Amino acid sequence: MSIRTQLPGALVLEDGRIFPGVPFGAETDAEGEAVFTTVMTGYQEVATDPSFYGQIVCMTYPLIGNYGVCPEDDQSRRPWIAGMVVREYCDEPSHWRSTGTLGEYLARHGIPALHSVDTRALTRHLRTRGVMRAVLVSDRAGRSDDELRELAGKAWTPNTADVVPAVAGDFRALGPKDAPHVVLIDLGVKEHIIESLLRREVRVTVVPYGTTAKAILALGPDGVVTSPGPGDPVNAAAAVFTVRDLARSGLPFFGICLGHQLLALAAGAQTSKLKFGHRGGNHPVKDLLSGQVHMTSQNHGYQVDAESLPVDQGWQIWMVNVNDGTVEGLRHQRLPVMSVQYHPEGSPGPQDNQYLFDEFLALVRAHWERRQPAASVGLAAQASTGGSE
Ligand SMILES: NC(=O)CC[C@H](N)C(=O)O
Repeated sequence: MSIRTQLPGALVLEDGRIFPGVPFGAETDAEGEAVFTTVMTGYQEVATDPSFYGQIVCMTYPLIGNYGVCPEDDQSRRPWIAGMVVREYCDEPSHWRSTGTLGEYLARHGIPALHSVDTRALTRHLRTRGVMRAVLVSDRAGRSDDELRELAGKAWTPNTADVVPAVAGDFRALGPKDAPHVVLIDLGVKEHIIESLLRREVRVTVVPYGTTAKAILALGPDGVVTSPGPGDPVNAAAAVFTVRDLARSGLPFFGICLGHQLLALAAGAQTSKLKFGHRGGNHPVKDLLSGQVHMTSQNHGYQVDAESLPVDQGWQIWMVNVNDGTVEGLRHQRLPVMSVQYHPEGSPGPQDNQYLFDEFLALVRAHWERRQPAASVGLAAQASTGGSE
Protein backbone atom coordinates (compact mmCIF):
# COMPACT_ATOMS: atom_id res chain seq x y z
CA MET A 1 0.00 0.00 0.00
CA SER A 2 1.40 3.40 -0.92
CA ILE A 3 1.54 6.21 1.64
CA ARG A 4 -1.05 8.13 -0.38
CA THR A 5 -3.75 5.49 0.02
CA GLN A 6 -3.29 5.58 3.80
CA LEU A 7 -4.49 9.17 4.10
CA PRO A 8 -7.61 9.27 6.31
CA GLY A 9 -10.04 11.07 4.00
CA ALA A 10 -10.94 10.84 0.32
CA LEU A 11 -12.84 12.33 -2.54
CA VAL A 12 -14.71 9.47 -4.17
CA LEU A 13 -16.09 9.99 -7.67
CA GLU A 14 -19.12 8.26 -9.17
CA ASP A 15 -16.95 6.58 -11.80
CA GLY A 16 -15.03 4.82 -9.03
CA ARG A 17 -11.84 6.92 -8.85
CA ILE A 18 -10.68 7.65 -5.32
CA PHE A 19 -8.46 10.61 -4.44
CA PRO A 20 -7.07 10.29 -0.90
CA GLY A 21 -6.56 13.38 1.28
CA VAL A 22 -6.26 14.78 4.78
CA PRO A 23 -9.33 16.44 6.33
CA PHE A 24 -9.58 20.07 7.40
CA GLY A 25 -12.65 22.26 7.95
CA ALA A 26 -15.64 20.36 9.37
CA GLU A 27 -14.88 16.69 10.03
CA THR A 28 -17.89 15.33 8.24
CA ASP A 29 -18.96 13.91 4.87
CA ALA A 30 -20.40 15.86 1.94
CA GLU A 31 -22.02 14.98 -1.35
CA GLY A 32 -22.27 17.05 -4.49
CA GLU A 33 -20.88 17.64 -7.95
CA ALA A 34 -17.07 17.59 -8.22
CA VAL A 35 -15.79 20.60 -10.23
CA PHE A 36 -12.51 22.52 -10.48
CA THR A 37 -11.64 26.19 -10.63
CA THR A 38 -8.36 27.64 -11.84
CA VAL A 39 -8.50 30.97 -9.99
CA MET A 40 -5.20 31.61 -8.23
CA THR A 41 -6.63 33.65 -5.35
CA GLY A 42 -10.11 34.17 -3.96
CA TYR A 43 -10.91 30.87 -2.23
CA GLN A 44 -13.23 32.70 0.19
CA GLU A 45 -15.07 34.39 -2.68
CA VAL A 46 -15.42 30.98 -4.36
CA ALA A 47 -16.78 29.44 -1.15
CA THR A 48 -19.37 32.24 -0.73
CA ASP A 49 -20.41 32.50 -4.40
CA PRO A 50 -23.95 31.02 -4.35
CA SER A 51 -23.44 29.63 -7.87
CA PHE A 52 -21.13 26.99 -6.33
CA TYR A 53 -24.01 25.70 -4.18
CA GLY A 54 -23.84 21.91 -3.90
CA GLN A 55 -20.45 21.61 -5.57
CA ILE A 56 -17.26 20.09 -4.20
CA VAL A 57 -14.66 22.49 -5.53
CA CYS A 58 -11.12 21.46 -6.40
CA MET A 59 -8.76 24.44 -6.33
CA THR A 60 -6.09 23.92 -8.99
CA TYR A 61 -3.84 26.61 -7.49
CA PRO A 62 -1.50 24.55 -5.30
CA LEU A 63 -1.43 26.65 -2.10
CA ILE A 64 -4.68 27.61 -0.39
CA GLY A 65 -5.35 29.36 2.91
CA ASN A 66 -2.13 31.41 3.12
CA TYR A 67 -3.83 34.83 3.47
CA GLY A 68 -6.61 33.61 5.79
CA VAL A 69 -10.20 34.86 5.63
CA CYS A 70 -11.85 38.20 6.40
CA PRO A 71 -15.54 39.16 6.61
CA GLU A 72 -15.29 41.82 3.86
CA ASP A 73 -14.44 39.16 1.27
CA ASP A 74 -17.69 37.24 1.78
CA GLN A 75 -19.77 37.41 -1.42
CA SER A 76 -23.00 36.44 0.34
CA ARG A 77 -24.31 35.58 3.80
CA ARG A 78 -22.48 32.24 4.07
CA PRO A 79 -20.30 29.76 2.13
CA TRP A 80 -22.36 27.53 -0.17
CA ILE A 81 -19.86 25.01 -1.52
CA ALA A 82 -20.47 21.42 -0.43
CA GLY A 83 -16.73 20.86 0.11
CA MET A 84 -13.27 22.00 -0.93
CA VAL A 85 -10.30 19.99 -2.17
CA VAL A 86 -6.78 21.47 -2.23
CA ARG A 87 -3.19 20.43 -2.73
CA GLU A 88 -1.36 22.24 0.10
CA TYR A 89 -3.32 23.93 2.88
CA CYS A 90 -1.74 26.72 4.95
CA ASP A 91 -3.14 26.82 8.49
CA GLU A 92 -0.95 29.75 9.59
CA PRO A 93 -2.15 32.62 7.43
CA SER A 94 -0.31 35.89 7.18
CA HIS A 95 -2.21 38.97 6.01
CA TRP A 96 -3.11 42.24 7.73
CA ARG A 97 -6.82 41.77 6.97
CA SER A 98 -6.99 38.15 8.08
CA THR A 99 -9.32 37.35 10.99
CA GLY A 100 -8.90 33.57 10.97
CA THR A 101 -8.02 30.46 9.04
CA LEU A 102 -9.92 28.95 6.13
CA GLY A 103 -10.17 25.69 8.09
CA GLU A 104 -11.89 27.37 11.08
CA TYR A 105 -14.16 29.28 8.71
CA LEU A 106 -15.31 26.16 6.85
CA ALA A 107 -15.68 24.24 10.13
CA ARG A 108 -17.90 27.02 11.54
CA HIS A 109 -20.23 26.51 8.58
CA GLY A 110 -20.13 22.70 8.69
CA ILE A 111 -18.23 22.37 5.40
CA PRO A 112 -15.57 19.65 5.06
CA ALA A 113 -12.37 19.99 3.05
CA LEU A 114 -9.37 17.87 2.12
CA HIS A 115 -5.73 18.79 1.60
CA SER A 116 -2.75 16.85 0.24
CA VAL A 117 -4.94 15.68 -2.64
CA ASP A 118 -3.33 15.16 -6.04
CA THR A 119 -5.36 18.04 -7.49
CA ARG A 120 -3.56 17.87 -10.85
CA ALA A 121 -4.63 14.27 -11.37
CA LEU A 122 -8.16 15.09 -10.16
CA THR A 123 -8.43 18.07 -12.53
CA ARG A 124 -7.16 16.08 -15.51
CA HIS A 125 -9.65 13.36 -14.66
CA LEU A 126 -12.61 15.77 -14.50
CA ARG A 127 -11.44 17.49 -17.69
CA THR A 128 -11.28 14.16 -19.52
CA ARG A 129 -14.39 12.50 -18.09
CA GLY A 130 -16.43 15.60 -17.25
CA VAL A 131 -17.74 16.84 -13.91
CA MET A 132 -19.58 14.18 -11.93
CA ARG A 133 -21.22 13.16 -8.68
CA ALA A 134 -18.88 12.72 -5.71
CA VAL A 135 -18.65 12.26 -1.97
CA LEU A 136 -16.02 13.85 0.22
CA VAL A 137 -15.33 11.72 3.29
CA SER A 138 -13.23 13.03 6.18
CA ASP A 139 -12.67 9.62 7.74
CA ARG A 140 -12.74 6.45 5.66
CA ALA A 141 -12.20 4.11 8.62
CA GLY A 142 -14.72 1.28 8.75
CA ARG A 143 -16.00 1.77 5.20
CA SER A 144 -14.82 -0.15 2.17
CA ASP A 145 -13.92 1.58 -1.08
CA ASP A 146 -16.88 -0.10 -2.75
CA GLU A 147 -19.28 1.24 -0.12
CA LEU A 148 -17.94 4.72 -0.75
CA ARG A 149 -18.22 4.27 -4.52
CA GLU A 150 -21.85 3.33 -4.07
CA LEU A 151 -22.45 6.50 -2.05
CA ALA A 152 -20.74 8.56 -4.76
CA GLY A 153 -22.95 7.04 -7.44
CA LYS A 154 -26.05 8.14 -5.53
CA ALA A 155 -24.74 11.56 -4.46
CA TRP A 156 -27.13 14.50 -4.61
CA THR A 157 -26.21 17.20 -7.12
CA PRO A 158 -27.61 20.71 -7.60
CA ASN A 159 -28.61 19.92 -11.20
CA THR A 160 -31.82 17.96 -10.73
CA ALA A 161 -34.11 20.49 -9.03
CA ASP A 162 -34.65 24.23 -8.74
CA VAL A 163 -31.93 25.17 -6.23
CA VAL A 164 -32.27 28.95 -6.56
CA PRO A 165 -34.66 29.19 -3.54
CA ALA A 166 -31.94 27.66 -1.32
CA VAL A 167 -29.54 30.57 -1.88
CA ALA A 168 -31.61 33.55 -3.03
CA GLY A 169 -31.88 36.62 -0.80
CA ASP A 170 -34.63 38.91 0.42
CA PHE A 171 -35.85 42.37 -0.50
CA ARG A 172 -33.28 45.15 0.07
CA ALA A 173 -33.48 48.90 -0.70
CA LEU A 174 -29.98 50.35 -1.19
CA GLY A 175 -28.32 53.58 -2.35
CA PRO A 176 -29.60 57.15 -2.76
CA LYS A 177 -33.34 57.67 -3.28
CA ASP A 178 -33.06 60.39 -5.92
CA ALA A 179 -30.97 58.55 -8.48
CA PRO A 180 -31.41 56.22 -11.45
CA HIS A 181 -33.13 53.10 -10.13
CA VAL A 182 -31.91 49.56 -10.83
CA VAL A 183 -33.97 46.56 -9.73
CA LEU A 184 -31.83 43.48 -9.23
CA ILE A 185 -33.45 40.03 -9.24
CA ASP A 186 -31.49 38.02 -6.67
CA LEU A 187 -31.06 34.41 -7.78
CA GLY A 188 -27.88 34.07 -5.70
CA VAL A 189 -26.17 37.40 -6.22
CA LYS A 190 -22.57 38.14 -5.23
CA GLU A 191 -22.12 41.25 -3.09
CA HIS A 192 -19.55 42.67 -5.48
CA ILE A 193 -22.23 42.97 -8.18
CA ILE A 194 -24.29 45.14 -5.83
CA GLU A 195 -21.18 47.13 -4.80
CA SER A 196 -20.25 47.64 -8.47
CA LEU A 197 -23.68 49.23 -9.05
CA LEU A 198 -23.76 51.31 -5.83
CA ARG A 199 -20.26 52.66 -6.46
CA ARG A 200 -21.71 54.25 -9.61
CA GLU A 201 -24.28 56.15 -7.53
CA VAL A 202 -27.49 54.46 -8.48
CA ARG A 203 -30.39 53.31 -6.35
CA VAL A 204 -30.61 49.53 -6.13
CA THR A 205 -33.69 47.55 -5.09
CA VAL A 206 -32.90 43.86 -4.64
CA VAL A 207 -35.97 41.68 -5.14
CA PRO A 208 -36.30 37.98 -4.33
CA TYR A 209 -36.63 35.11 -6.78
CA GLY A 210 -40.23 34.70 -7.82
CA THR A 211 -41.03 38.44 -7.98
CA THR A 212 -43.24 38.97 -11.01
CA ALA A 213 -42.47 41.34 -13.87
CA LYS A 214 -45.60 43.30 -12.93
CA ALA A 215 -44.37 43.79 -9.35
CA ILE A 216 -40.94 44.83 -10.62
CA LEU A 217 -42.38 47.34 -13.11
CA ALA A 218 -44.51 48.77 -10.29
CA LEU A 219 -41.27 49.74 -8.50
CA GLY A 220 -40.54 52.18 -11.33
CA PRO A 221 -37.12 50.88 -12.38
CA ASP A 222 -34.85 52.53 -14.96
CA GLY A 223 -33.17 49.18 -15.57
CA VAL A 224 -33.15 45.56 -14.41
CA VAL A 225 -30.24 43.25 -13.56
CA THR A 226 -30.77 39.49 -13.30
CA SER A 227 -28.09 37.92 -11.15
CA PRO A 228 -26.01 34.75 -11.34
CA GLY A 229 -27.19 31.71 -9.45
CA PRO A 230 -26.75 27.95 -9.01
CA GLY A 231 -28.00 24.91 -10.85
CA ASP A 232 -29.37 24.13 -14.29
CA PRO A 233 -31.09 27.21 -15.76
CA VAL A 234 -34.02 25.15 -17.08
CA ASN A 235 -34.94 24.40 -13.47
CA ALA A 236 -35.17 28.11 -12.60
CA ALA A 237 -38.42 28.32 -14.54
CA ALA A 238 -39.99 30.77 -12.12
CA ALA A 239 -37.74 33.51 -13.49
CA VAL A 240 -38.00 32.84 -17.24
CA PHE A 241 -41.38 34.53 -17.77
CA THR A 242 -40.34 37.44 -15.57
CA VAL A 243 -37.17 37.91 -17.61
CA ARG A 244 -39.10 37.59 -20.88
CA ASP A 245 -41.60 40.30 -19.91
CA LEU A 246 -38.92 42.65 -18.57
CA ALA A 247 -36.66 42.24 -21.59
CA ARG A 248 -39.59 42.99 -23.92
CA SER A 249 -40.72 45.99 -21.86
CA GLY A 250 -38.12 48.30 -23.41
CA LEU A 251 -36.31 48.83 -20.07
CA PRO A 252 -32.51 48.47 -20.05
CA PHE A 253 -31.80 44.85 -19.05
CA PHE A 254 -28.51 43.26 -17.98
CA GLY A 255 -28.34 39.48 -17.43
CA ILE A 256 -25.29 38.10 -15.65
CA CYS A 257 -24.40 34.38 -15.85
CA LEU A 258 -27.61 32.57 -14.80
CA GLY A 259 -29.32 35.85 -15.74
CA HIS A 260 -27.79 35.53 -19.23
CA GLN A 261 -28.97 31.92 -19.54
CA LEU A 262 -32.49 32.88 -18.45
CA LEU A 263 -32.55 35.68 -21.02
CA ALA A 264 -31.65 33.12 -23.71
CA LEU A 265 -34.40 30.75 -22.50
CA ALA A 266 -36.84 33.67 -22.44
CA ALA A 267 -35.87 34.45 -26.05
CA GLY A 268 -36.74 30.87 -27.02
CA ALA A 269 -33.15 29.55 -27.18
CA GLN A 270 -31.88 26.41 -25.45
CA THR A 271 -29.15 25.70 -22.92
CA SER A 272 -27.01 22.60 -22.38
CA LYS A 273 -24.43 21.29 -19.93
CA LEU A 274 -20.74 21.78 -20.62
CA LYS A 275 -18.45 18.79 -20.07
CA PHE A 276 -16.35 20.39 -17.32
CA GLY A 277 -17.55 24.01 -17.30
CA HIS A 278 -15.65 27.27 -17.17
CA ARG A 279 -14.40 28.15 -13.71
CA GLY A 280 -11.41 30.42 -13.37
CA GLY A 281 -10.04 33.93 -13.65
CA ASN A 282 -8.41 33.98 -17.08
CA HIS A 283 -10.98 32.94 -19.66
CA PRO A 284 -10.47 34.93 -22.89
CA VAL A 285 -13.69 36.24 -24.41
CA LYS A 286 -14.02 38.00 -27.76
CA ASP A 287 -16.47 40.84 -28.24
CA LEU A 288 -17.69 40.22 -31.79
CA LEU A 289 -18.90 43.82 -32.20
CA SER A 290 -15.63 45.55 -31.20
CA GLY A 291 -13.21 42.72 -32.05
CA GLN A 292 -11.60 43.14 -28.60
CA VAL A 293 -10.61 40.19 -26.40
CA HIS A 294 -11.13 40.52 -22.64
CA MET A 295 -9.84 38.37 -19.78
CA THR A 296 -12.84 37.28 -17.74
CA SER A 297 -13.75 35.65 -14.47
CA GLN A 298 -16.05 32.67 -14.97
CA ASN A 299 -18.06 30.14 -13.03
CA HIS A 300 -20.60 28.26 -15.06
CA GLY A 301 -21.40 24.67 -15.99
CA TYR A 302 -24.11 25.37 -18.58
CA GLN A 303 -24.09 27.29 -21.86
CA VAL A 304 -26.49 28.88 -24.30
CA ASP A 305 -26.71 26.82 -27.50
CA ALA A 306 -25.65 29.20 -30.27
CA GLU A 307 -27.64 27.58 -33.06
CA SER A 308 -30.87 27.76 -31.06
CA LEU A 309 -30.81 31.57 -30.73
CA PRO A 310 -33.68 33.14 -32.74
CA VAL A 311 -31.52 35.55 -34.75
CA ASP A 312 -34.48 36.31 -37.03
CA GLN A 313 -36.07 38.03 -34.02
CA GLY A 314 -33.20 40.45 -33.51
CA TRP A 315 -31.09 38.41 -31.06
CA GLN A 316 -27.33 38.57 -31.58
CA ILE A 317 -24.37 36.63 -30.23
CA TRP A 318 -22.31 39.46 -28.76
CA MET A 319 -19.36 37.54 -27.29
CA VAL A 320 -17.72 34.13 -27.59
CA ASN A 321 -15.17 32.21 -25.53
CA VAL A 322 -11.85 32.14 -27.40
CA ASN A 323 -10.93 28.71 -25.97
CA ASP A 324 -13.98 26.74 -27.07
CA GLY A 325 -16.28 29.11 -28.96
CA THR A 326 -19.14 28.96 -26.45
CA VAL A 327 -21.59 31.86 -26.30
CA GLU A 328 -20.47 34.43 -23.70
CA GLY A 329 -22.76 37.35 -24.36
CA LEU A 330 -26.03 38.32 -26.05
CA ARG A 331 -27.52 41.54 -27.35
CA HIS A 332 -30.67 42.53 -29.17
CA GLN A 333 -30.70 44.70 -32.28
CA ARG A 334 -33.60 46.88 -31.18
CA LEU A 335 -34.06 46.40 -27.43
CA PRO A 336 -31.60 47.84 -24.80
CA VAL A 337 -30.82 44.32 -23.63
CA MET A 338 -27.38 42.85 -22.88
CA SER A 339 -26.11 39.76 -21.11
CA VAL A 340 -22.81 38.07 -20.31
CA GLN A 341 -22.08 34.50 -19.28
CA TYR A 342 -19.08 35.62 -17.20
CA HIS A 343 -18.64 37.75 -14.08
CA PRO A 344 -17.97 41.44 -14.81
CA GLU A 345 -17.60 42.00 -11.05
CA GLY A 346 -14.69 39.55 -10.76
CA SER A 347 -14.21 38.60 -7.08
CA PRO A 348 -12.42 36.37 -7.59
CA GLY A 349 -10.78 37.24 -10.86
CA PRO A 350 -9.91 40.26 -12.97
CA GLN A 351 -11.69 43.60 -12.71
CA ASP A 352 -11.13 44.21 -16.46
CA ASN A 353 -14.84 43.96 -17.25
CA GLN A 354 -16.19 46.54 -14.82
CA TYR A 355 -16.75 48.70 -17.93
CA LEU A 356 -19.90 46.63 -18.57
CA PHE A 357 -21.54 48.24 -15.52
CA ASP A 358 -20.72 51.66 -17.05
CA GLU A 359 -22.25 50.63 -20.38
CA PHE A 360 -25.41 49.30 -18.74
CA LEU A 361 -25.76 52.28 -16.40
CA ALA A 362 -25.41 54.70 -19.33
CA LEU A 363 -28.63 53.14 -20.68
CA VAL A 364 -30.19 53.30 -17.20
CA ARG A 365 -29.23 56.99 -16.77
CA ALA A 366 -30.64 57.86 -20.19
CA HIS A 367 -33.92 56.18 -19.17
CA TRP A 368 -33.96 58.07 -15.87
CA GLU A 369 -33.27 61.41 -17.53
CA ARG A 370 -36.12 60.90 -19.95
CA ARG A 371 -38.41 60.50 -16.93
CA GLN A 372 -37.30 63.75 -15.19
CA PRO A 373 -39.12 67.05 -15.70
CA ALA A 374 -36.93 69.13 -18.07
CA ALA A 375 -35.92 71.73 -15.43
CA SER A 376 -34.69 69.16 -12.87
CA VAL A 377 -32.53 67.39 -15.47
CA GLY A 378 -30.84 70.73 -16.12
CA LEU A 379 -30.21 71.18 -12.38
CA ALA A 380 -28.87 67.64 -12.02
CA ALA A 381 -26.50 68.20 -14.91
CA GLN A 382 -25.33 71.47 -13.33
CA ALA A 383 -24.76 69.78 -9.96
CA SER A 384 -22.78 66.94 -11.47
CA THR A 385 -20.45 69.34 -13.32
CA GLY A 386 -19.88 71.30 -10.10
CA GLY A 387 -22.00 74.30 -11.15
CA SER A 388 -23.07 76.35 -8.08
CA GLU A 389 -25.08 79.24 -9.53
N1 LIG B 1 -22.50 31.75 -12.02
C1 LIG B 1 -23.67 31.40 -12.55
O1 LIG B 1 -24.64 32.16 -12.58
C2 LIG B 1 -23.79 30.00 -13.06
C3 LIG B 1 -25.03 29.72 -13.83
C4 LIG B 1 -25.41 28.24 -13.87
N2 LIG B 1 -25.72 27.75 -12.56
C5 LIG B 1 -24.30 27.43 -14.51
O2 LIG B 1 -23.64 26.70 -13.84
O3 LIG B 1 -24.08 27.52 -15.70
